[in-house]
Amino acid sequence: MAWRAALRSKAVIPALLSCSSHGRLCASPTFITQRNNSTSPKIKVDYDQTTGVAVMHMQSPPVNSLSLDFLTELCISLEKLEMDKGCRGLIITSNQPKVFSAGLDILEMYGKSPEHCGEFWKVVQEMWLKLYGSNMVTIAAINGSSPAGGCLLSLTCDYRIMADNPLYSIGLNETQLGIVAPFWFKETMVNTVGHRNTEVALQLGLLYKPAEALKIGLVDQLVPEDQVFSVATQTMTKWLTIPEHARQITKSMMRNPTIDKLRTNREADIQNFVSFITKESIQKSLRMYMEMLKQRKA
Ligand SMILES: CC/C=C\C/C=C\CCCC/C=C/C(=O)SCCNC(=O)CCNC(=O)[C@H](O)C(C)(C)COP(=O)(O)OP(=O)(O)OC[C@H]1O[C@@H](n2cnc3c(N)ncnc32)[C@H](O)[C@@H]1OP(=O)(O)O
Repeated sequence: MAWRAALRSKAVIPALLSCSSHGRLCASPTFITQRNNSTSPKIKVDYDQTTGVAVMHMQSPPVNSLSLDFLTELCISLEKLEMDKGCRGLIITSNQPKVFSAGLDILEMYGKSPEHCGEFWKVVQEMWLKLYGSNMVTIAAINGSSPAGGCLLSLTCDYRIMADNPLYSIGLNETQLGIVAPFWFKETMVNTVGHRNTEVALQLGLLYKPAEALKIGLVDQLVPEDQVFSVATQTMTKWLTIPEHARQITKSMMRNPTIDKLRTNREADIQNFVSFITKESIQKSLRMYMEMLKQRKA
């Protein structure tokens, strides 16, 4: 709990995010159900000390949306694993049926104060910085749909294995919500699938079926649904045979230019996010998107 408080308090940047400097507070949502803040863990970590591999099971019903609490828990777990020198590999997967992660929790960005949005964005950045820069071998075992922030989460990993189920999709679909993937989302995608694929995917907010995702390199391997985890484990074993130091330096060399760009621009990036997301027009787009999700269900 002390960890959580510390992380939370570090996440607030009062000078940047005062209400008066932005001159607005988002309207309160009237129709959107606020979920109870459950105290049960949103992430379960199984760490096998004999293999040095940890498995992170995301277990936040209904769709593993990346809320402030979820991301805080994720960052704390990552920090602990990263500090344990015996832990060399991490597999991330979902315990929720049909969904890997629904991406950022829209309720953290809708009808919230600028301070809250800033605190939220800081922990989104933190998650990305920790995972994209991790010394561990990281593998995403994608056993369900993975839009937007869910796709980003898997893109931070070193290798992506997805269930070959045409009902699932993956991609950075932000423009479909009327919002814009920030530069570090975009660069993570460019670093994976190249500039042209990213430009088309991001402008159109494309969600790819597994076969299409494989074709552009958004995922590395498709396997039958019931084999996602076992193949992830076998793949991890292979990756862990590579001399650790050489692999880690290579990973840093590939990723550090993007990581450094965010590290040196964190506060400006938060300010950008807050002023963008609290705009009335953007709030309206988020509301319409949430309504669309509910109508689709009905
Ligand atoms: C200039 C630029 C400067 C700065 C940057 C500025 C901008 C900001 C960038 C922000 C980047 C944002 C990234 C994101 O991740 S936004 C989130 C995008 N996510 C989605 O689009 C996914 C939406 N969800 C779905 O498509 C489906 O839910 C999914 C995942 C396919 C699962 O489908 P299904 O199993 O049928 O489940 P339901 O749709 O019925 O959903 C169940 C329940 O969950 C609610 N829900 C779904 N997704 C979210 C979410 N992301 N956040 C919050 N809540 C979510 C859904 O409404 C249902 O709720 P209910 O109350 O009806 O049960």
